[in-house]
Amino acid sequence: MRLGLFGGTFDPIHLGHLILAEKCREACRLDRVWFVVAGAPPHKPGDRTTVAHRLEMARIAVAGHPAFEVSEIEANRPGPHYSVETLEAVHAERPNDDLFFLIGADSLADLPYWREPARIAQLATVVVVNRPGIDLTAETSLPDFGPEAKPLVSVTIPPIGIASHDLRQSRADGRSIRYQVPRGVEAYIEAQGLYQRRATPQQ
Ligand SMILES: Nc1ncnc2c1ncn2[C@@H]1O[C@H](COP(=O)(O)OP(=O)(O)OP(=O)(O)O)[C@@H](O)[C@H]1O
Ligand SMILES: O=C(O)c1ccc[n+]([C@@H]2O[C@H](COP(=O)([O-])O)[C@@H](O)[C@H]2O)c1
Repeated sequence: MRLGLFGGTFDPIHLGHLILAEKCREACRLDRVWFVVAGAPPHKPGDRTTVAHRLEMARIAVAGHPAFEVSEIEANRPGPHYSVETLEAVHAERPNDDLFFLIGADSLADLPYWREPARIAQLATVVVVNRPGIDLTAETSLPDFGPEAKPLVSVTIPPIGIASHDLRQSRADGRSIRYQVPRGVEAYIEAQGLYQRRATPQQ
């Protein structure tokens, strides 16, 4: 099958992620898209919302989509998690599947500095999606991973100016995040009290 892997910290998952995945599913005729929730992203150390919360929000967000599912492949392994290792593991388990690795334009800019980027581009077709503020038209912004690499695919979506860090900041400031995350995710965030500013301890 044609299997899309979409990795992210998803802290929290938002409509930008969902629109990216849906547009890639359609453009690349993917049978399934796995939302691979990063347990311990190599580049984002420090305090994170627990992986249990991030998995649950992702599950709420994809519920009801027949082709979307949440993968615990990284969440359940001790980190840090490198995408090349995740792709190697999926390839070893499903050697006949055609793998697609979905990323936003900001991640593509970082990809050359990831662990074994050329191997990533051999194991999967890298599918890059535009993101506001990142210029993909410059020749230099498209990395070349050598002759063994599968050609990069570019998918254009309506630019979505939503980012998880803005949502976390909005919550901390007491501002609304409605319509930027699915309603069920918003309700979960409220019920669990996520991203609220901690009361500063009295001196
Ligand atoms: N609005 C968006 N448009 C296009 N791609 C996006 C968008 N938001 C996230 N992505 C892509 O989704 C993947 C996972 O993103 P991630 O979970 O880090 O969300 P984020 O919004 O970038 O988070 P943060 O603001 O905390 O860095 C990355 O490849 C990223 O480029
Ligand atoms: O493998 C790496 O070296 C690597 C370095 C940075 C990011 N990644 C992956 O890229 C995906 C998107 O990361 P992020 O921070 O935008 O959520 C997520 O699956 C990360 O695990 C992977």
